[in-house]
Amino acid sequence: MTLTIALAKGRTTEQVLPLLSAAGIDCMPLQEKSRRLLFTDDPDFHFVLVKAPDVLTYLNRGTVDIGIVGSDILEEQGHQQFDLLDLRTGRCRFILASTPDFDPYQTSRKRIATKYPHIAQSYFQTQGEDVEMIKIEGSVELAPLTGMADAIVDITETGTTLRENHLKVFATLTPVSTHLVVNRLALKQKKSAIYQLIQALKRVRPQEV
Ligand SMILES: Nc1ncnc2c1ncn2[C@@H]1O[C@H](COP(=O)(O)OP(=O)(O)OP(=O)(O)O)[C@@H](O)[C@H]1O
Ligand SMILES: O=P(O)(O)OC[C@H]1O[C@H](OP(=O)(O)OP(=O)(O)O)[C@H](O)[C@@H]1O
Repeated sequence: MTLTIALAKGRTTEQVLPLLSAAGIDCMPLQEKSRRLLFTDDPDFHFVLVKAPDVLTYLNRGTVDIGIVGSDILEEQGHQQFDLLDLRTGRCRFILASTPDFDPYQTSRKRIATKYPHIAQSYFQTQGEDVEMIKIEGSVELAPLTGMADAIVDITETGTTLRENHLKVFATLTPVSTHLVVNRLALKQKKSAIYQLIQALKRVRPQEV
């Protein structure tokens, strides 16, 4: 029985391939530097490489059985599938950051720039605050530096980008890591193959922190 897996391209895939290899899956073709997107060499595991926000689209449509993607994306997009395993890679966290002169208690409505408007909105809702959301696609740190926004909600890992742009963390929101999500129907039809894969990955994923 073949399991078809969508992997989020970029950092997520880079960090997950060693885990899949350690779990006994032949990832050699995926490790080669190329522009290939579909890998069907192994009869047991087929892979597709997609942009992170597209992983759930493939999963929701049943085109793939399993998606491997950051919890940031899962939280932002919301979904009805089974989030079955925290792979404990791709660890980072959401933060609220801005220039050091930012006043978290400013009386005017805050302008918040982010790649994650739903996550940012729900954070400010829990704070009982109505903010203006500015959705941007990247280089988020630039928004408060240029005066376009009062603050940002973004991901940080090493803190380098914040430091090099002289931004300060004002609040730490939720932690992020890579998760394995399973299509509901696939879980019924391919239960034993999916649980075997999960067990193998559980044995090789990093320790809990
Ligand atoms: N330091 C980090 N910054 C951003 N994402 C990280 C970081 N560390 C791990 N991640 C995870 O990696 C994913 C993003 O990977 P990556 O930056 O390669 O993709 P991307 O943002 O789509 O890149 P690009 O837009 O440059 O193609 C996130 O969804 C998150 O789960
Ligand atoms: O704390 P650090 O280790 O410095 O990582 C954080 C940076 O990484 C991500 O950006 P990404 O590299 O995805 O680039 P982007 O600006 O194009 O989104 C994130 O949006 C931060 O800018």
